[in-house]
Amino acid sequence: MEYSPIISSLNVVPSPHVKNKLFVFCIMLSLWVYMIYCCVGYCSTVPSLRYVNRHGKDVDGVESLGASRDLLNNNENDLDSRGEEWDEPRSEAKALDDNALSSFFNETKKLPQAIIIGVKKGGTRALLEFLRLHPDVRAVGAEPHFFDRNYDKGLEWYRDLMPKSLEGHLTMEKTPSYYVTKDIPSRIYNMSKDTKLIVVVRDPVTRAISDYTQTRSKKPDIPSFESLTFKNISSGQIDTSWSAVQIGMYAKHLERWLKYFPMEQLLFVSGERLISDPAGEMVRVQDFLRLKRVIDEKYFHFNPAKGFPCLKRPESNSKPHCLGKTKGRTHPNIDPDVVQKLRNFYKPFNMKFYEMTGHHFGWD
Ligand SMILES: Nc1ncnc2c1ncn2[C@@H]1O[C@H](COP(=O)(O)OS(=O)(=O)O)[C@@H](OP(=O)(O)O)[C@H]1O
Repeated sequence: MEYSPIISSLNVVPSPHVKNKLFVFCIMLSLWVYMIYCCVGYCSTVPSLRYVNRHGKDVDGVESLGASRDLLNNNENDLDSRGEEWDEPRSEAKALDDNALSSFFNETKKLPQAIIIGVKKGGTRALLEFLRLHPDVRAVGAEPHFFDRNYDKGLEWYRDLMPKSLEGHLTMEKTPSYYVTKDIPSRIYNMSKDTKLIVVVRDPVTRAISDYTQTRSKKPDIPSFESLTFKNISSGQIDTSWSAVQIGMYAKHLERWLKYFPMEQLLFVSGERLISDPAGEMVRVQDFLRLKRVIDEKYFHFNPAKGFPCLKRPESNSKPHCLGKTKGRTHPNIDPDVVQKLRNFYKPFNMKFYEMTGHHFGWD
């Protein structure tokens, strides 16, 4: 019988027992090589069903969530609700890797432990995309609108929308309408009373104008901002039934959340600082979520043409990626008198909000 030159040079003839062991060892070695090969994604011929297409939309049905509503009531199926990606090639490649890795490591889908609940036009997309670069965060890109529009579908439906994750990963989603919708605090509480809640807030006057700008971009014929702001222009009474106005009464909405959650479970992120000092604001967010401080100044590059921070991956030489055209729209000029009236209207709500949160946001 012939064996390897090493064995023969040693003049050792293996016993049948050793031969069996060698045989098992070879099989194990091939299996390990194959598994490592799969881990890097090469043995996966079928792409993951949940991946983000080149336009940054989740492709597995999330896009169809939420019916379109009256644009004037600002309940529209926002473009943003379908999600947006900063780095397209990364998303597809990552999805393939994720698929192979998840079966290898037995990843599971978890209900979110943290949710960005608002506010609309506060900067929620930017925050979610910043967080998605964190290695311990798994977040769904599209807005699930589970607690407001899809609650009857049940928690298993919701869980199934979430990306797969490992023990120790934090699962997240963002749906900005939650903060101002009546039944949501109790519904989230019933899912888990430990859910961490993040609210990105912005000067309510600028927020209202941003909200209006978005609506007008889809319905150019809507009445002017000035006429929608007042119940009756001559009386100067603000129309609090207009959602663009109502959303900015942050203190009023917060009262509802505090009936279910202690203040320590809510984090208020400044939409203004998310633009002027994203790394600083991310320290607060990562600490609140008990994540390692990974996302720091190395991840941001201020783009003067866009007027916003864009994201870069410190380990790569690729160009920084900015959010899409629907973020950072040019706002129309609004009559300064109307802006002042709105400022006066919001002042007591802002003061109350600063007092409740213990944080002065500097809008007044
Ligand atoms: N980094 C970066 N890039 C682009 N835009 C940024 C960024 N950070 C915050 N913002 C501000 O985010 C505003 C949109 O807020 P949201 O993402 O919460 O909008 S939405 O409710 O999801 O539609 C958007 O509002 P507008 O400027 O009115 O378009 C931006 O001002």
